[in-house]
Amino acid sequence: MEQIKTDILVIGAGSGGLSVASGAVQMGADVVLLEGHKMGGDCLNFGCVPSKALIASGKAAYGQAHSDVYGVANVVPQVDYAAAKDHVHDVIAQIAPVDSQERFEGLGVRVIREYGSFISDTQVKAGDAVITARRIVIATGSSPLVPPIPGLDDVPYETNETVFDLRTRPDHLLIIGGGPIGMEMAQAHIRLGTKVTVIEGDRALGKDDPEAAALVLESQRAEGVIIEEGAKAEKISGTGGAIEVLAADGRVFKGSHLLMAVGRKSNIDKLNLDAAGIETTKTGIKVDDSLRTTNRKVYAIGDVAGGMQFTHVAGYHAGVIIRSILFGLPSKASTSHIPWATYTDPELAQIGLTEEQAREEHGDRMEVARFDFHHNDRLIAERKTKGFIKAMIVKGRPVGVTIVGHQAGELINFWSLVMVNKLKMSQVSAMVSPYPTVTEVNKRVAGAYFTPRLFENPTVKRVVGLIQRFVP
Ligand SMILES: Cc1cc2nc3c(=O)[nH]c(=O)nc-3n(C[C@H](O)[C@H](O)[C@H](O)COP(=O)(O)OP(=O)(O)OC[C@H]3O[C@@H](n4cnc5c(N)ncnc54)[C@H](O)[C@@H]3O)c2cc1C
Ligand SMILES: NC(=O)c1ccc[n+]([C@@H]2O[C@H](COP(=O)([O-])OP(=O)(O)OC[C@H]3O[C@@H](n4cnc5c(N)ncnc54)[C@H](O)[C@@H]3O)[C@@H](O)[C@H]2O)c1
Repeated sequence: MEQIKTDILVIGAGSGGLSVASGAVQMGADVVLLEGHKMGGDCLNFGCVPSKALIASGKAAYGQAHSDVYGVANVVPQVDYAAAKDHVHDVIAQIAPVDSQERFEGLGVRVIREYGSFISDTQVKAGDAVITARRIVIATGSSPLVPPIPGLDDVPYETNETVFDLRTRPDHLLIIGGGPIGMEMAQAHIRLGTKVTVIEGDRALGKDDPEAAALVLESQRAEGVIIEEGAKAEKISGTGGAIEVLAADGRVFKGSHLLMAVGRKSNIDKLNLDAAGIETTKTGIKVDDSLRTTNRKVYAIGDVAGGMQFTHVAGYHAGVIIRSILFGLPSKASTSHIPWATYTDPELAQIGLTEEQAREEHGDRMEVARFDFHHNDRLIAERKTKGFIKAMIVKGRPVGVTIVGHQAGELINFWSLVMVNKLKMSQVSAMVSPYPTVTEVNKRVAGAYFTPRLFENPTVKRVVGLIQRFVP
C-alpha cells in the first residue's frame, strides 16, 4: 500500500474538482486528485457539452426547414442521426484536453484514476494508495435518478449517460420528466426527426417562472412535441421498440425508446462517509454556508452538495473554498447571484427570485418591470420576437430577473454582474448599448421601470413646465 501525504485531496475530476485542483496547485499547494471514471465528469462526458452539441444539430436541421421567412426556400433536412452523434463526440474530444489527466499532471497535480473511500477523518483509500490530507474536497457529482417504477427494470431505457451513444434514431422517444434535461432533449430530438412525448408528473419546467415556461412549452408543442403534464409515470411495460408507460390517472403512452430524466442523486455510495463523520441530507452531503461538511477538514462542492446543480455553481464553489483552504480567509457561498439557463428554443434564463418568489418575500414593495422582445429591432430583423424580460425590483435594485427568448442564456450574464455588485436600475439605465443589438432589452427593461416615474409623474411635468417658463 502506497502512503501519500498531501495538502489537498480532491475526490472527483468533474467541473468542481478540476477547478479546485488547478487553482490550488497553481497557487503552490500540493494536490492529489482522484477520479474513478472519466476525467471531466458529467458536464463534459454526459451533460452540458453533449447536450448542447446535439441541440446545435437540431438547430441546424430546424433552420433548413424554416428559412423561407428570410427569403430562402425551406428544404427538408436530411438528418444523419449517427453523424449528429459523431459531431457530439467530436465536440467532447475537442474540449477533453482541458480536463485531461495529462494537463493536470503537467500542472503538478498527482492524478490517481481510482474511486476514493474514507478510512478515517483525514485519510482516503484509492486503489493501492492511502492518501492523508490536511484538507479534503468531495466533488463527486451526481448520477441520474432512476426511481423504482414497477416494470422499469424489465425494459431497456436510456439516461443522460447512454443517450448520447445511441446511433440509430429512435422512432418515438418517450421522455419521463419535463425538467431541463427532458425539455432540452425533447426539442433536439424532434428537430432531428424523432417523434417525442414528454411525460411529466407535475408541471414541465416547474422550477421556472410559469409564464416564461409556458412560452417554451408552447413553442415545443408547435414543433410537434407532445407534452403531457400531471402524468406521473407509475408502471412501465413492453420491450425495446414497443414501450408503454402508464400514468397514475390511467393515461397510456407508447413509444419505441424511453429516456429517464426525473432528476439526480448525489454520488455518495462509494465514499464510506461514516468513517469520516460526514453527515448527509435527503439531497446530498450536509454542508454549512462555507461548504464545510460535518467534518471540519472536509468540504463538499458542486452537485454532491445537493443545492443548485450546475457546472458554473461547481466552479463558483471551487473559488469559495480555495479562499478558505489556501488563505484561511472566511468565505461563504451564496445563491442570490447565481443564474441558470435552459437551452431550449426559446431559451429560458433566471437569476435570483422569480416574480412569485419576489412577491412572497417582498410583498407590495416589489415592482415588476417588463419589456417584450417584439419591440427590439434586432430581434424583429432576425424574426425572433417571441419572448420577454422581466425584472423584479425592490427599492431600485433587482432581486430577480427572468428572461425567455432568443439568447436568454447570454442575456442573463449581464444581470449576474448587476446583482453580484448590487447595482441599481438607474446604473443599468445609464449604460449605452450599440444599436441594433439583442442586449438592448437589458437597458430597455430599466427604461420600463423608470418610464412611469418620469413620463406619468405630475410633479415632473410641473417642474419641467416651470423650468421652461423661467429659464431663458
Ligand atoms: C444532460 C445534462 C445536461 C446538463 N447541462 C448543463 C448545462 O447546460 N449547464 C450547466 O451549468 N449544467 C448542466 N448540467 C449539470 C452539470 O453537468 C453538473 O452540475 C456538473 O457536472 C456538476 O459538476 P460536479 O463537479 O459537481 O460533478 P461531476 O461533473 O459529475 O464530476 C464528479 C466526478 O466525480 C467522480 N466520482 C464520483 N465518485 C467518486 C469517488 N468516490 N472517487 C473518485 N471519483 C469519483 C465521477 O466519476 C465524476 O467524474 C447538465 C447535466 C446533465 C445531466
Ligand atoms: N441547461 C442547464 O443548465 C441544465 C440542463 C440539464 C440539466 N441540468 C441540471 O440537471 C438537473 C437535473 O435535471 P432533470 O431535468 O433530470 O431534473 P429536474 O428535477 O429538474 O426535473 C425532473 C422532472 O421529472 C418529473 N418527475 C419525477 N418523477 C416523475 C415520474 N414518476 N413521472 C413523471 N415525471 C416525473 C418531476 O416532476 C420534474 O419536473 C437540473 O436540475 C439541473 O440542475 C441543467
